[in-house]
Amino acid sequence: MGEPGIFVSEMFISIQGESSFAGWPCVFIRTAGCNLKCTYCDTLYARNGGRKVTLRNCLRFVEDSGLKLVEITGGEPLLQEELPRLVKMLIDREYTVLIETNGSLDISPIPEKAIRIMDIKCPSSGMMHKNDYENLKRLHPADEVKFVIGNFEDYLFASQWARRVLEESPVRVIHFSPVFGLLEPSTLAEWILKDKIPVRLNLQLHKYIWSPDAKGV
Ligand SMILES: C[S@@+](CC[C@H](N)C(=O)[O-])C[C@H]1O[C@@H](n2cnc3c(N)ncnc32)[C@H](O)[C@@H]1O
Ligand SMILES: Nc1nc2[nH]cc(C(=O)O)c2c(=O)[nH]1
Ligand code: SF4
Ligand SMILES: [Mg+2]
Repeated sequence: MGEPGIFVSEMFISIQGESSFAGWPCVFIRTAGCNLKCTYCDTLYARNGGRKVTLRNCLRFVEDSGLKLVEITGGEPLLQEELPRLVKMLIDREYTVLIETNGSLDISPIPEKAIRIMDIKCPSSGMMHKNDYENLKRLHPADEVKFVIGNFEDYLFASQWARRVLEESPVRVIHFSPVFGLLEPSTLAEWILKDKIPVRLNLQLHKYIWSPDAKGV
């Protein structure tokens, strides 16, 4: 028992590399543990290990950063029982809180004012069967949906689902992101432009600023 906490792989400050918030200085909390194993995952190290950090110490790290933008990612943040409590603590202190989640778990426990950045997993991830499409009804207008695309089959899947997201959820921002090092951004750009599909091409900015394998950025 003891003080409430979450399992953390790393905490760091960086330039936000993804989503509509790309480019902003951001403080990151990366939780440890994941219920999926995507073929392309660039953060497999966060699936194992981790240390328990009290909510109080998470908050202290965020406060000491001097930044107002916080991202909680993983691993899979929704596996942490105390996540909603941590998010509420941050929201109550007027932080902008982004939660990156894999789309396989019920997102409703996340406090309303947080911004969910939810993946819908495509075929080449090997994890498509884990998508919980009920989450489409649980999204809020400020949330964002992301498809990580490794090949043309993924693109066709993502473009069909992007239309359904726009029809069945209040979300208006949809990202298409190429699997880094596998699908050329220019190829994905061509497909998007040919179909004139209303999505944003999302490149992982931090992998262009620093080494693509660097941890803690
Ligand atoms: C590491 S995951 C952590 C959060 C959560 N588990 C999820 O999958 O959304 C953060 C984001 O990075 C994306 N990602 C992981 N590996 C990637 C890669 N090699 N290229 C592009 N995006 C990647 C994931 O799809 C997800 O959108
Ligand atoms: N700079 C930076 N931006 C990010 N945005 C989402 C990330 C993630 O791993 O979820 C990430 C990350 O790992 N680094
Ligand atoms: S769900 Fe996220 S953290 Fe887990 S394996 Fe997939 S990309 Fe990696
Ligand atoms: Mg990352």
